[in-house]
Amino acid sequence: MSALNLKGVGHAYLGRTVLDGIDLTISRGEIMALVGPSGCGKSTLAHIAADLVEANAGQIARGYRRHGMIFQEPSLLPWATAEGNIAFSLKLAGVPRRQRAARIAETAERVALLPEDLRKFPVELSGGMKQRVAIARALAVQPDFIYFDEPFTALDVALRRRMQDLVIDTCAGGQLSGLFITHDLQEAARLADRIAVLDSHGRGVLGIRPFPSAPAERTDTTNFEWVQSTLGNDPLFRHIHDVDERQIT
Ligand SMILES: Nc1ncnc2c1ncn2[C@@H]1O[C@H](COP(=O)(O)OP(=O)(O)OP(=O)(O)O)[C@@H](O)[C@H]1O
Repeated sequence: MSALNLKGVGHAYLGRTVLDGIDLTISRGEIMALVGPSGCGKSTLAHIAADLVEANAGQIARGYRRHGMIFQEPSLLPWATAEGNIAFSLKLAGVPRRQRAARIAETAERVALLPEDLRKFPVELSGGMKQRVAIARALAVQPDFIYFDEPFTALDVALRRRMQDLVIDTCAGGQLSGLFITHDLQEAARLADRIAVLDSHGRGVLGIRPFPSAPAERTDTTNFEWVQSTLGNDPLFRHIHDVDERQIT
């Protein structure tokens, strides 16, 4: 069974159709990038797939055990410390109290959060630190699938790259699958195994392209060349830049 299988998924907000006839399959161990013009329904699709929003049509089959979510906004609980935020997600996931401290320490180390960072409240943390906490919170529950919704868009270039490296390392073992929404083809080329393009009006997946090798094996040069050649030669990707979001909403 695949990690995620969407068939004929459709959705409308207040009677306005935003998604229609979406078919998408993500294999186990695969990261699928999802791109498309602004407002075409990418976040809605991720929310439906993650069971946060109920689709109006279609079938969703989830072959994963447990998912995590990382959004552009870290959305931390303001009244809890970084540690408390991670602990809260562990509690929700049913992880016994006696195991939580070890899980927090282990995931904090993976995202390079120091013990003193863990004692701080969100208001005391920089944007990058908050996002690390959000990533740690998602990883701590040991998901086998992660929904990424433009998680690094607000970060500066250096931090963004470090966070991307973290995703590449985390996914390299093949134990994790995910859907990675991004506006940035270069980011997709760094992280994903395949890339899907959503129609500007959410009327189907226009096409899917595989990347030539596993993310950890690709270099900046090969990624850059892929983006240049794709933008120049592949009509599928021209679509993203040709659409003005005002035509959609
Ligand atoms: N809760 C909601 N109620 C009503 N309309 C909504 C709601 N959420 C999203 N929409 C509308 O649905 C459409 C798709 O929105 P969505 O956020 O899924 O697109 P997106 O492709 O993720 O956009 P972006 O790339 O700009 O983040 C947009 O027209 C948006 O205005």
